Amino acid sequence: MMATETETRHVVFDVHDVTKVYGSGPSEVHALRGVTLELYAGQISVLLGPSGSGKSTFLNIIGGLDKPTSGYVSFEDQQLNELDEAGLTAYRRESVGFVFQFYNLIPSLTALENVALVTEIAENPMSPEEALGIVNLKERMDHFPSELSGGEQQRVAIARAIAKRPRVLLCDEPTGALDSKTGIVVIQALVDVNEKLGTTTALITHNVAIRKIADRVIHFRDGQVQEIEQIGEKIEPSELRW
Ligand SMILES: Nc1ncnc2c1ncn2[C@@H]1O[C@H](COP(=O)(O)OP(=O)(O)OP(=O)(O)O)[C@@H](O)[C@H]1O
Repeated sequence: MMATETETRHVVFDVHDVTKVYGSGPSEVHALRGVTLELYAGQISVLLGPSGSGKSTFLNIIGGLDKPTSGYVSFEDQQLNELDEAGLTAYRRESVGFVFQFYNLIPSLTALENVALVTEIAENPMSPEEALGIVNLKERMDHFPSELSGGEQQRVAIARAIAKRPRVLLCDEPTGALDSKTGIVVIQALVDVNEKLGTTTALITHNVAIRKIADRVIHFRDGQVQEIEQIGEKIEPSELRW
């Protein structure tokens, strides 16, 4: 069945009239200028827009890494605005997986050990082997980051992000440092995670081709949502070309 905007969906994030101002006086930057948006359970949303349009600021706010200047964000039935630093830390630790452009793996630990660092402190984690299996890297789990390609390292980072079974996965330019062939393998890993675990996923990219794997595309411009595009027929990552 094709998803439509009017269909009743479980709202994971309810973002209402969010603004973000960095700095003050003449150096003031209005990074977000009234963003109102819902993100739905189990969907992949791709965030597109020119550099400086507010995508990372938006992702950081819904991920509890930053706070809005005004407006509110709720995650499920929790108001993120009402959380203090300890509450936000608990929210990030329990509910959010982050994937960034750079992988931030610990060089002296194997792929398995990098993932295990997270599973050791999470409440209901999967095993590191299972997490690496979902991103199709089980056979390389005893390798060190320096022995892995960029795409493989990014897949370890994805395994690390999902091993605690987060409700949401937030990805800021996960393929930004990769060539197209490797980037497609990483996108495949994110789609596999979404299909196998139902993780609600938001993905920032500069690559318009990638939008075709999404359920919805959120177009940012000048700190606002310019357009929300519903993708009727998603394509497989293997069909992507750029
Ligand atoms: N910590 C900060 N202090 C001051 N200004 C900031 C800060 N973070 C972001 N900005 C500014 O806010 C605006 C929005 O930035 P943001 O990183 O959200 O955009 P973006 O769409 O993610 O851009 P890009 O695609 O280049 O990553 C930019 O003008 C940026 O310079």
